[in-house]
Parts: sequence; C-alpha cells; structure tokens
Amino acid sequence: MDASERIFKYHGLGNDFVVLDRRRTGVDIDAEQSRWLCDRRRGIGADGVLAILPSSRGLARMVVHNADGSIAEMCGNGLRCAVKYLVDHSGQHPALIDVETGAGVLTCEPGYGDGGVVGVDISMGPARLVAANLPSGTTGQPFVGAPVPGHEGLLGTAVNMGNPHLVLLDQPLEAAERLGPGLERHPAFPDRTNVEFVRVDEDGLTVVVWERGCGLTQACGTGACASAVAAVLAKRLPSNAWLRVTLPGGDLRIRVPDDLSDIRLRGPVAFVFEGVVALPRAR
Ligand SMILES: N[C@@H](CCC[C@H](N)C(=O)O)C(=O)O
Repeated sequence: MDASERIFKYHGLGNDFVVLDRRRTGVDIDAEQSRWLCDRRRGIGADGVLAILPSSRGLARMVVHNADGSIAEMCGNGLRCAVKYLVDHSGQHPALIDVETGAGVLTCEPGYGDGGVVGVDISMGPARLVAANLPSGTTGQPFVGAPVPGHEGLLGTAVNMGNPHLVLLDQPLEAAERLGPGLERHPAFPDRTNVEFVRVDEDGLTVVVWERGCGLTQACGTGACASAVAAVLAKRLPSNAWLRVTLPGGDLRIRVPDDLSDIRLRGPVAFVFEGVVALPRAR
C-alpha cells in the first residue's frame, strides 16, 4: 500500500522542485519514488526532488534527486528553495543559515519580503577545474577552452560546482536540445554532465542548460555559476563583479572571484503549493 506524505512545491525561475521534509525519520527516498514525484503526467511534476534530512553540520542536509532518479551533488536553485522552506517553517528570520550538501556545507543569506523569503544569496564554495567527475579526473589537466573529442569545432570548459558542467561559449542556444543528450553522456565525463550553451553579451551572459538527469530546464543555478566561471577564465567578462546571467526563466546574478575560491549566486525563489500525496512505497 502507498504511504501518505506531505509535500511542498517550490521553484527558482521556473526550475521546480518537490520538497520532502524527512528530518524526523532521516530516511531518504529511492530512485523510483523520485521518478514518480517528478513525472508531470502520472505524479506531481518537477525537475527534481529535494530531500531535507537531519545534519550535525548545518540546519539540515539537502539531497538532490533528478527527475530520472539519479542523485546530484548540488543544485543552486534547489538550495534556494530548500532555504525558503526551512526558514518559512522555522518561525524565525535568521540572517544566515548553513545547509549541508554534496558540495560541502554552504552558507545562505535569505532576503525577506512580504512572502517570507523572496530571494537567497548563496556562497557556493569553490569552482574546481580538476575533479574526479571532469575530464581532468583522468588527465590531471584542466579542460579549459579545449576541443571536445568527437565534436569537430566545438570548444568547451569543464567546471565542477560540486556537480559537473561542460560550458560551451558562443554556441547557438537552439543547439541545446539537439546536442545536449549526446554531450550529457560524453565519455570524458564519468558521471555524465550538465551542458551549458552560452551567448556572451556585453554586460552578461544568456544561457540555456541541458541538465543531467532532467533535460532542458527553465534555469540552473550551478550552470549559471559554471558559465560565469568559463566566461571569466576566457577573459570575456570581469571577475569580482556581479554578472547578469539570463536563463529562459529569468535572471540570476553571479560573482566570480579571481581565485575561484567562493562563487556567489543570488536569485529569487517562490512557494507554489503544499499537499498530501500517496507516495509509492520505497523498494
Ligand atoms: N538545476 C540545478 C542543478 C540540478 C542537478 C543537475 N541536474 C545535476 O545532475 O547535476 C541547479 O540549479 O543548479
């Protein structure tokens, strides 16, 4: 028999998530439950599920489940949604809160308005150019502005924001749907990858993201950070400045320090609804 469970739906610029608060039991969901919750016809519908679990290192631990049932190390828009959930259900208005993620404990600064938390500014931690989930995991060399094997004329930059990204500067944004699925599974990325198609504008970036485990999304926080890092490394945009990154769902602001030690992400967040669902039992 299915078990009833309270769920909360949030989005950050149209990148939408089901939030499940599992702090009492500490039990995460499985891949089948994640696929069902994200299914837009047979379930609730979302790009991902955020399981909120107990943590000894922060207010909570966030586990990100993609729509295909895989688990992601980190999610920038998801973390803003998790922070709004945590703050709006705490009865307090903290200036800062720490959340444990697969990319470490990240400090988040909620911005308050009439609807409780309306935006969140996150210290995303370092952008890494050498990491096990990037091509550099085997070569030891950063993959920056490098030819993408098997794709003639395509240059990419691989960035780890906890999760893996392949950033393609100066690519037609319409190419995302055609090239995204193949590049997501490029053999140089051992755990698959998110893929960013980026137009560099005079005052910022316009980006479409093919996300690992869910396809085209309205916005991707880690993808916006990785794109800004690639543009700064290519000296196309300045470091240490708040950069505009426009995604199909709206604008994020990203700040990249020279040493890539702590990328900052700022953006809005919204509550959609809450309800009770008959969640299929874990297998
Ligand atoms: N939309 C997210 C990223 C979610 C995880 C991603 N699909 C992955 O598998 O790495 C964001 O806002 O960062």
